[in-house]
Amino acid sequence: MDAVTIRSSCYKSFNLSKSKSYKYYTPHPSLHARQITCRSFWSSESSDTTGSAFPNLQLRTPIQSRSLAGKTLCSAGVWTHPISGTEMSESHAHAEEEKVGVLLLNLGGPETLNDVQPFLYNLFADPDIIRLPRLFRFLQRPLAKLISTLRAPKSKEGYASIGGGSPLRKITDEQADALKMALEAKEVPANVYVAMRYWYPFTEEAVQQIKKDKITKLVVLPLYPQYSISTTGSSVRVLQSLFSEDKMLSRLPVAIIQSWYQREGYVKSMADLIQKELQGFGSPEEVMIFFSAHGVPETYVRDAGDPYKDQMEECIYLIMQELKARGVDNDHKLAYQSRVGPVQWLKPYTDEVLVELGKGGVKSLLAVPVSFVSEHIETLEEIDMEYKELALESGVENWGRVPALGCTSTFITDLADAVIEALPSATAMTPSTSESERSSFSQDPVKFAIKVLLGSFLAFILLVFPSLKNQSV
Ligand SMILES: C=CC1=C(C)c2cc3[nH]c(cc4nc(cc5[nH]c(cc1n2)c(C)c5CCC(=O)O)C(CCC(=O)O)=C4C)c(C)c3C=C
Ligand SMILES: [Fe+2]
Repeated sequence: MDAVTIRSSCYKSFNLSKSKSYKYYTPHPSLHARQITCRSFWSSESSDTTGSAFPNLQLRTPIQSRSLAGKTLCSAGVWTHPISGTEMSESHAHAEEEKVGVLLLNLGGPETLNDVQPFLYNLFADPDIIRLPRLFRFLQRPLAKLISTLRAPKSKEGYASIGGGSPLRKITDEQADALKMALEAKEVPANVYVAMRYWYPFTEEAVQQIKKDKITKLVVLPLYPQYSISTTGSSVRVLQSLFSEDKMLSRLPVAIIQSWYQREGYVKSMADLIQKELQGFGSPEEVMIFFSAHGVPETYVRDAGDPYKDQMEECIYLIMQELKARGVDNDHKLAYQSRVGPVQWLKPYTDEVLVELGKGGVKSLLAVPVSFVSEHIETLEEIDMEYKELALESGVENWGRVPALGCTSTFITDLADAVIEALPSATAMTPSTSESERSSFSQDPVKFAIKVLLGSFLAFILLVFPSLKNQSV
């Protein structure tokens, strides 16, 4: 077995600082302490409390390929299965017939107002979004039906205000085309597929197409820079289940890029966008750079080991370091938006911080969405309309917003590099772990069940009576 169990507090050991060949940055100095959460997350020895679809998977980066004897490895990279020597030589033997596929994972969004309720149903029926203990899983679908029906009118209003539907499919298709071209330019011809989690084109459709096209090597690239159980984790779980059911797909070599917020190309592209928007202000140096990330419930991070918060903080650190290196020394702040229901979500909350900043005398503010690389309802409606109004009411006088990366060429080129770097580590998926292994409440079932039940009950009540909430998606 080649691959080594992952230990994610690795950066110091490998000194990944601006490595030319692999383009990773040195992370936040305080990351070492915070990696404890990530450590149990990645370690295949631990019981998987993350909802990860691939608890048996191990991480392999280009660095690891060079130094597999090392005990500490880098968390920035690609999930693969351990490769046996035979698999290695087999894949080399067929190299000339290789047909590369890239599968882009995304959330999906309703294209018309009629799609809103069924889209919400799909979202709430996802056990990685509403996490019920196994004993209560039979309630998942009825609960999803109820919550989606109750929530649909409010969501429809939001989608109506941005033109009657989500732009996500169109933008993701454009990103797929751009990535295909970037790969071609690098002499790596590939088919690029789009797999949405909650709307068309669904993951199942994309996977069928991959099969039809007889792809021989697949790179899975989530369009979420940071990993969360609720986003990349959920999509990968679906993929894993589809692949394990199919004889041909279960043998297909696959590399999964689990997060890429730390890539130099992404960090620089974000810094470019921020620098450009700052120039639009009268006094750019006085502008507060305000990063707003999509939130997740706190329990994901605290109890289930979701690395999302750590990765988000590291991401902001890297972007600010890059800006500093360019002489941009503005103040900055990170907050979390789009919370749903009464449970605690990651703090601080965007709406509360905006009010504090405005009242505290901040006059110029540049909002930077960081958890997603396309425009969507939460940038176009929540940030551009709701948060802007709130900030202006609270005393902010000059408001700006950085656009999502979309098809920015430096960004797409870097994604192409990420795909190319991941290709050599593609290996066949092995049968997954059982449901019980990935179950979050296996550690403390009673406590977890009580928490989730209470949370779900409260969420349900507040979704029935939305006026009780401070803020929702
Ligand atoms: C990194 C990004 C995202 C995380 C993390 C995430 C977690 C998460 N989301 C919900 C509930 C909803 N999300 C909704 C829309 C939505 N969510 C994201 C991204 C993340 N979600 C995007 C990009 C979108 C918009 C898609 C589009 O149509 O453009 C919605 C629906 C919107 C609405 O009702 O107004 C809900 C609901 C939860 C509960 C959650 C973590 C547990
Ligand atoms: Fe969401």
